[in-house]
Amino acid sequence: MTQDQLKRAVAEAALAYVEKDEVLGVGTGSTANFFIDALASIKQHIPAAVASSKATAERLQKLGIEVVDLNSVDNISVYVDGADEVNPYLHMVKGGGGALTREKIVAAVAKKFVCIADASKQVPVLGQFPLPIEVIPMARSYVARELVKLGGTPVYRQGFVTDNGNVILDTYHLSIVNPVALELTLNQIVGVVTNGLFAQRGADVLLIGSSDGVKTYLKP
Ligand SMILES: O=C(CO)[C@H](O)[C@H](O)COP(=O)(O)O
Repeated sequence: MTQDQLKRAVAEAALAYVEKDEVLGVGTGSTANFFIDALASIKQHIPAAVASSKATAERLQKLGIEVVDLNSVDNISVYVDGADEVNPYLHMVKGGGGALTREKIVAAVAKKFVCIADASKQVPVLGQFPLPIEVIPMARSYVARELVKLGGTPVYRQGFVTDNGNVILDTYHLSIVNPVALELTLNQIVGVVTNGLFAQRGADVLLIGSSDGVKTYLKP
C-alpha cells in the first residue's frame, strides 16, 4: 500500500470516534485532509466543527460543514489530527504543517484526542523530526540563541508565516528523552508562542495505518 492509501485507511477508521451531534475538532495536514474528505459520509451528524487552521476551515466549509469559532463553544467531544512523530506513550511531535499553536489549543479543549498516522510516524523516542517552534517574529534571534544553549540547532522556516502571523524555528538535535519536561522548558523561553511537543496533552487514542491494517493504541 502507498503512504496515501495508509493515511486514507486510518482517516476512515477515525470516523468511528466521531460523536453524533457533538462539535468536532479537526486537525491540519495531509492525513487530516483525508479525514475531512471521509467526513462527507456522516456530515449530517456533525452540527459544527472547530478547525485548527485556515486551510482546514476552508476544506470543511467546501464540504458543507459549519465551522465555528472556538470561543463560541463550551466543549469539543473529539479532536482528530495527524502527527509528525508519535512515541509509545502517545506523546507527539506536531507542527510540520505549521499549525501547531491552534492545534494545541483545540486539543486542550477536546475531551478526547484521536491521533491518525501512517506507520512511518511511530518512533521509540521523539526527535528525529525537527521540532517546530512558533515564535514572535521580533524574538526570533533571541529564541534561536536560547535553543542553541539547550543543545538544539534551530533553522528558520524561510518564507513561512503562521495563521497567527508568527515564524517557525525547526529545531534539530534536541534530546527529547523527557518530552513532558522539555515541553515545559521550551514554553518558558520568552518569545516562544508554542512548541510542537504534545506531551502534557498527548493523544488518548492512536490509530496507525500499516500494511497489516489499522492498529489501535490507547494511552498507557
Ligand atoms: O502537525 C501537523 C500540522 O501542523 C500535522 O498533523 C503533521 O505535520 C502531520 O502531517 P501529515 O498528516 O501531512 O503527515
